[in-house]
Amino acid sequence: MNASPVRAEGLAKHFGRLRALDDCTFELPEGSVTGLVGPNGAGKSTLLSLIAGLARPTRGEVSVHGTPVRGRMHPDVSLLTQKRPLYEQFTVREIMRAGAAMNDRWSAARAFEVLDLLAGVDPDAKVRTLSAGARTQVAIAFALGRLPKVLLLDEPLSDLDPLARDETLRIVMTEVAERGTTVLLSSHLLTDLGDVCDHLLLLDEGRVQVVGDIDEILGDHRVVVGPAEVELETDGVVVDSSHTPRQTTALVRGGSAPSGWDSTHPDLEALVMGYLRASRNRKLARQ
Ligand SMILES: Nc1ncnc2c1ncn2[C@@H]1O[C@H](COP(=O)(O)OP(=O)(O)OP(=O)(O)O)[C@@H](O)[C@H]1O
Repeated sequence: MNASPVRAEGLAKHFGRLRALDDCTFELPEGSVTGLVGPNGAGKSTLLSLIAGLARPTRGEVSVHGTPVRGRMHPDVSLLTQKRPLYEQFTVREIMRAGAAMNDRWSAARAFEVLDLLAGVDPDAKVRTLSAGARTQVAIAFALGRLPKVLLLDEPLSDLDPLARDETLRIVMTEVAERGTTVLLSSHLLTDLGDVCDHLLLLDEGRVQVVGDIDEILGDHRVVVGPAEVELETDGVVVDSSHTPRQTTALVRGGSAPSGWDSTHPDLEALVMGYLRASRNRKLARQ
């Protein structure tokens, strides 16, 4: 059996007393597109940088196709960081030429093929003249020029207008369909995630809350609605609940549908929002 493209076991990263990541264990299946979600500060960027080898774990291990990463950039991994570090004085074409010098495995043809698909990026423009969205697209072309087997994208959609977002997601989907690349993509844009992701990894306060196939996760949760005066009795775990004078609405994980309550499976947005609300309420309760 092939080793999993990304496997984390007991992975932790602490900054002094702050546990940015703690005891994270999961695997990403080959050719999957996983949405990495969680509130601000949940540890998403920290996790991506550990997988890419830009930082060393405090404890535990992450491996890529069976090779432990341990703070060294893995040749099969491309990471698009939130900062999009590109040389300001270079033209786009020069950036792509630099890719050949910086990477053992590099395909200028692939990088330019991606650029061609992204309308509005002039290869002879200097990076400093580009909009934030165009820089993101150049950085994605650069990341794909490395012919990665694992593509890590940290908020790739945040600077993009809806059209550019659509173009970029299409490129990611084509990459997965044609090359079987495994993608881990962090974003706060839940609708876009729902369009492209088949797996979900939800972090909160550095810990994995939910991980797995999205359809299975949604099937394992229910949104139940009942009258405010009746107490919810369930054999599942109540993730989040909210009340109006008339009714109670709750997100429940596992268990059977409570009798006398309306019960439906959530969509991805409702599921993630439920976990985000629960996280915020836990933090407020601690203050
Ligand atoms: N180099 C560092 N030194 C100290 N603390 C850090 C460092 N990098 C991250 N942190 C802290 O670790 C926690 C997790 O940060 P991280 O950037 O991974 O979260 P995130 O989920 O990506 O957040 P966002 O959605 O806002 O981008 C935060 O509390 C952050 O302040």
